[in-house]
Amino acid sequence: MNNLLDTIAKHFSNNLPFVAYRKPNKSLVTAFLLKDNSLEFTSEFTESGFVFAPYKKEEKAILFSDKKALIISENIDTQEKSLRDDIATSLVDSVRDKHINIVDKAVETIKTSNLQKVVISREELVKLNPVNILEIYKTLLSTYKNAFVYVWFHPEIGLWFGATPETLLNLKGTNFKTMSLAGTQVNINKKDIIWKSKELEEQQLVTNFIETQLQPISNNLIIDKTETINAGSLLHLRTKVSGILSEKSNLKELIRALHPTPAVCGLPRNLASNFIDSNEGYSRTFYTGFLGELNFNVSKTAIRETALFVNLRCMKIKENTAYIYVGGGITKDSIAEKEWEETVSKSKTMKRVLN
Ligand SMILES: C=C(O[C@H]1C=CC=C(C(=O)O)[C@@H]1O)C(=O)O
Repeated sequence: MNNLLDTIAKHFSNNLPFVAYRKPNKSLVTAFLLKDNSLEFTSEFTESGFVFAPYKKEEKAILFSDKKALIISENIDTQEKSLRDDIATSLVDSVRDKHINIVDKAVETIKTSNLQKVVISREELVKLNPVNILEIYKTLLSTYKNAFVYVWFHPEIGLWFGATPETLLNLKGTNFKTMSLAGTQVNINKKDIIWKSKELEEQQLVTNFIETQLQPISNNLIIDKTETINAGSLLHLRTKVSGILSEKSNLKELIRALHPTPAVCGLPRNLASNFIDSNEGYSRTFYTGFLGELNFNVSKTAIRETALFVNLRCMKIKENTAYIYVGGGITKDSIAEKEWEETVSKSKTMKRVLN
């Protein structure tokens, strides 16, 4: 029996806000439990607690203040679960056609305008048997060991789960780390992984953007070598980036410089964002936003830490329906059918843990 998991289940049945999360490759699960339903927001990112921020910076970021929450932590060692791959993907043709049409339109726009890359996403609905949030969260913990795995709830906002492979930002004192993550292929356990130029270029665009954005507000910027990483049954290209925040700069500027990266929006940012707004046809809300510890005193030492993750491979659950969010980066070389299949593969990250 896990006290922490039982406590969050009880909190959920009492309809009270909470979050439980585990950082990549760790066993410590931390939960913030709120005593009432009042909603608090942050716009300056100077408070401390847990932040849940939407994709659009004009929409409000929700703060679970550490002053108002009961915070508990527990090591939860889960047996690694092997991934089910026999997931039914019976989607109606109209869902596929709609996605393919938007991707085709994006490729056309890229070829005939200054737009270089745009991330096109969709919302997929899955009907569920009555949900047991503990079972879903436990399965996520044991299935995605190297992801940031969370369950977040507020009665006025909803219930969200995710297992994201992407760090937005880690800031300790003035030292920060971030990453450029893009390019996807299904992991078929091949020894020699070959990336096509489409994926390599797509990811390079993200790295270049991050470098350009961070240069004016940081010192000692270090861009590591690009590597392949595992995210469930998918592989991605990742380049780690680190640096020191310059004296004149602050966390808000760092967040605004990075979010939304071309891994979730596109390039140039304003053109990509306009294309998304006019064409996706649904509201992303918290998908491709970010979440995590904000100026949080993790180890009860003097140093506060910010550890934010991009809200990918996630879903919202409402009245026995899961709303799964998936997207992919489109460049001039994208093939719509392949981009569709990529979103189908990404949707399995969440479908796999549902009953
Ligand atoms: C937008 C998503 O993934 C991003 C992160 C990694 C790889 C991506 C890609 O290959 O397109 C996306 O940029 C998503 O999973 O919904």
